Amino acid sequence: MSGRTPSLTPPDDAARPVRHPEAPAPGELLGAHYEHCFGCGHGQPHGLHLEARAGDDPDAVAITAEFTVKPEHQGAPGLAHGGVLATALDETLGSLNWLLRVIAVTGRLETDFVRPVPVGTVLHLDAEVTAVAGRKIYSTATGRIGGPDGPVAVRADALFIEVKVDHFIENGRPEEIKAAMDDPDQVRRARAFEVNP
Ligand SMILES: CCCCCCCCCCCC(=O)SCCNC(=O)CCNC(=O)[C@H](O)C(C)(C)COP(=O)(O)OP(=O)(O)OC[C@H]1O[C@@H](n2cnc3c(N)ncnc32)[C@H](O)[C@@H]1OP(=O)(O)O
Repeated sequence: MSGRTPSLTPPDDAARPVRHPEAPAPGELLGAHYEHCFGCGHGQPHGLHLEARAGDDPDAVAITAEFTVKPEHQGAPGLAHGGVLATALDETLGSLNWLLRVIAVTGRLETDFVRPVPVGTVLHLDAEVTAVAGRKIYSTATGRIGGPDGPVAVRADALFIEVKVDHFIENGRPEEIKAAMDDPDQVRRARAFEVNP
């Protein structure tokens, strides 16, 4: 068990997170935010193919997700690579933005690796936004093995920072940006988030 860095503690005047009125309904499966995302995209053969759902409690900004550890995700023989597990946590935490309907990127991710996770395991993830302060979104996640109520194998606290679509347009490699901008579905998804007041 480790202590958290101060930047992961919300300020006293932070706001309680609120689900956006047009957020996916409780239990609804969220689609991939980008086909080629290593975490959730269907176009990445070795990706995590993580599947996230809006949490059941309508009063919480929460997500559940599942990730099955494949042989291509190994670090040590027969065990998931720690960086892959951190990716699963990051992706699940990033999915919370669907419920807030903001675009945000990971600024900080602090991870505890509590138990080894064998290949073939389904990692059951839960993530929740704990507070919002301006552009800063504070969140926490756990990953359990052996079932949704099994022992915690990994956990993380994170700080996401809200950004505009321009963050990606200005920083992404031009060919992928162009391909994304040429895809009407991708543009529609991005714009829907950007108009969030
Ligand atoms: C179309 C749909 C697509 C949707 C796409 C969604 C993709 C999700 C994918 C999963 C998630 C990821 O992996 S995202 C990929 C990994 N992350 C990244 O690539 C981010 C790289 N970093 C950056 O681009 C930048 O550092 C930002 C955007 C995070 C922050 O830069 P900035 O916008 O200039 O903001 P800045 O003024 O520095 O900081 C704002 C406030 O946040 C605090 N802050 C900033 N960074 C940190 C930090 N690391 N640790 C603590 N605190 C921090 C500052 O102290 C400040 O607090 P105060 O002074 O206001 O109090």
